[in-house]
Amino acid sequence: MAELILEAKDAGDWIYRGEGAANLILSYTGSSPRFDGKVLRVQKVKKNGISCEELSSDLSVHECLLWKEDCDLLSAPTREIAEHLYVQHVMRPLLGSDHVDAGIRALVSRDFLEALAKNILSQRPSWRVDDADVNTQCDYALLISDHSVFPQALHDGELSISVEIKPKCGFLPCSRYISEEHTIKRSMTRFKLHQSLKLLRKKIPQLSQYDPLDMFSGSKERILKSIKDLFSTPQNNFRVFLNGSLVFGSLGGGKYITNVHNDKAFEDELKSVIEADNGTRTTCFLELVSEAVFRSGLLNRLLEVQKLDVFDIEGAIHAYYDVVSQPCVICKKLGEDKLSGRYSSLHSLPLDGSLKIVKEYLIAATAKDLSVMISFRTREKGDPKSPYSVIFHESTGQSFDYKVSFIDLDMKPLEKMIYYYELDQKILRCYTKLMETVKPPENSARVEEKTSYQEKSFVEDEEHGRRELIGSSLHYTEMNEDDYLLIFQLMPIRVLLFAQLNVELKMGTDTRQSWKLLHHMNRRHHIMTVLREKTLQVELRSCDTLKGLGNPTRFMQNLHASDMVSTHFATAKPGTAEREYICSTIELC
Ligand SMILES: O=P(O)(O)O[C@@H]1[C@@H](OP(=O)(O)O)[C@H](OP(=O)(O)O)[C@H](O)[C@H](OP(=O)(O)O)[C@H]1OP(=O)(O)O
Ligand SMILES: Nc1ncnc2c1ncn2[C@@H]1O[C@H](COP(=O)(O)OP(=O)(O)OP(=O)(O)O)[C@@H](O)[C@H]1O
Repeated sequence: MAELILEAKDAGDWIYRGEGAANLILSYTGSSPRFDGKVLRVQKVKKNGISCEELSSDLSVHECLLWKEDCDLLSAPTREIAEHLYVQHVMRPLLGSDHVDAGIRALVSRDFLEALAKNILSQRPSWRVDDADVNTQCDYALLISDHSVFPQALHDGELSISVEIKPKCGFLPCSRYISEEHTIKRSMTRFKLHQSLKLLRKKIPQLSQYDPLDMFSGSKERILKSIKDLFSTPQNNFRVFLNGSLVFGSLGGGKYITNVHNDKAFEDELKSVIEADNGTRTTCFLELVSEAVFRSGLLNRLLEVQKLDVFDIEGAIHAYYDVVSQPCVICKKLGEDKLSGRYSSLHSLPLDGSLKIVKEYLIAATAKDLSVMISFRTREKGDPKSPYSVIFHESTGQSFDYKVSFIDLDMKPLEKMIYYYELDQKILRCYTKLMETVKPPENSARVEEKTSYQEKSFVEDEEHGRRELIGSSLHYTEMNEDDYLLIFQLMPIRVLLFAQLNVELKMGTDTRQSWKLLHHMNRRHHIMTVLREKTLQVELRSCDTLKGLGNPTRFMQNLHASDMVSTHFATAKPGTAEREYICSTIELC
């Protein structure tokens, strides 16, 4: 095949599809058959600070050491080519050649990239524009199959619907190198832990309900739950495309607030694909997706690759310092003796042992960050010809062809190991600090007992508990708005409600009055707050008792979307409906 070259005159044929932190994706709108059904993946360059790609245009000496057994990588004249070979020769065999398209390189002129950058500027999310530009220094871009459609689908007028799932890390680490103060890592996923830091940094507006452990569980029910959770809080982990156009989720990731996320609009979009009654199509679609995840079994394969990270970053970082032949900064910081301390077994490994740990850590990092695309198209009854797997969807009586592909299999630069370690520390610091802040005071063992993680009611009529909670409230008043927001999102409902009252306190409401209200409401069982397996649930025992609250339906809706209550309130401005709702609650007292 003659080498593909894209020049300035071609730029108008490519339109914005989406982007991640490192690449822009464009769809083809021209008429050349060689680009049909393809997307173009173009590298970006950070505007401020040094992106890892910028560190060097070739593999570093130590990266060459790392990938020496994957010889093809070393022969690559540039980092871009090495990265392409990494997908072909490292990730593809691990994940299955049927599910990975490494793409082909197309030569791109600087004029092409400049024209492209200009054309798509207005469609890119502004925070992505602030963060990075098209890298006009690149010679190549990648032409990859457009996984959101079936080949030829657009020509035949056939519809295809696809979901993109970024499942993140699906296992709990059990490395012995995880420090004691980070034990939480053994019982809560990195994804969940990371949410609090993201919330604090305002990268997300609310906590995700998604738990990767459900997605990777292998259980049909839990997979369905995870898909529903993703649908409720898609962040950058869930998108839906109809014939390649986004119909649910947010483009470009990031702030994740999008007008596309509208349940009614989505239900309407599904009309052309799902033959079911109004109001039931979304459920049918989510069932279809979870069935495909379950049947394909591909997440099991992905999980195995993720589990190449055996030592966790708290272990692998020590191997990293040996690979780059530098004194171990972490041992120094922790006051550990490199040769006789806690990490001596890692530091006494031969170089090949250290290389293996780091290499596998980086492969696992790719596997923890990739996305899965699943595309569906309806299959006509009795059509035996399709080369794709088929799912029969019982509730609609429809059959669907489906295919599953992995995207975004980028090689992670060796230099990123330090960043990984630091980010891990930050995530844990943020989470631990938060938990310490909201922990009831030492002498409140009885309160603690009543609110253990399984299933407990919020408040019972006990003077003791009440006083203790009031005590801790004084502590909360020292916190700023971000801290409140975090508490609202993270804490069991007992603290959640209490924290709301605290914010009222900050705004001038008397603590005792606030407390009395809560106490009064709970004692009379007007509301009952329950924590079930980390899910906040609020039940209203009797609507009659809510008369004083203005609009009971609204009140109930707000409470039922329990995490919304916190978000609304935490961000509520004086004069807004949310604020009024809280105030009317307070007035009841
Ligand atoms: O560290 P994480 O888990 O936040 O993952 C980063 C992703 O953030 P996420 O949490 O998925 O929103 C991040 O995604 P967003 O930019 O947030 O959409 C990138 O995928 C980043 O990879 P790279 O720097 O482009 O190679 C990812 O970095 P890696 O850790 O995969 O290197
Ligand atoms: N082959 C493909 N077919 C269809 N859509 C794609 C394809 N590759 C990427 N996309 C879309 O473009 C988006 C960005 O692509 P990609 O994930 O490769 O970018 P990235 O910068 O490498 O991401 P990250 O932030 O994870 O590093 C994806 O989220 C997906 O919606």
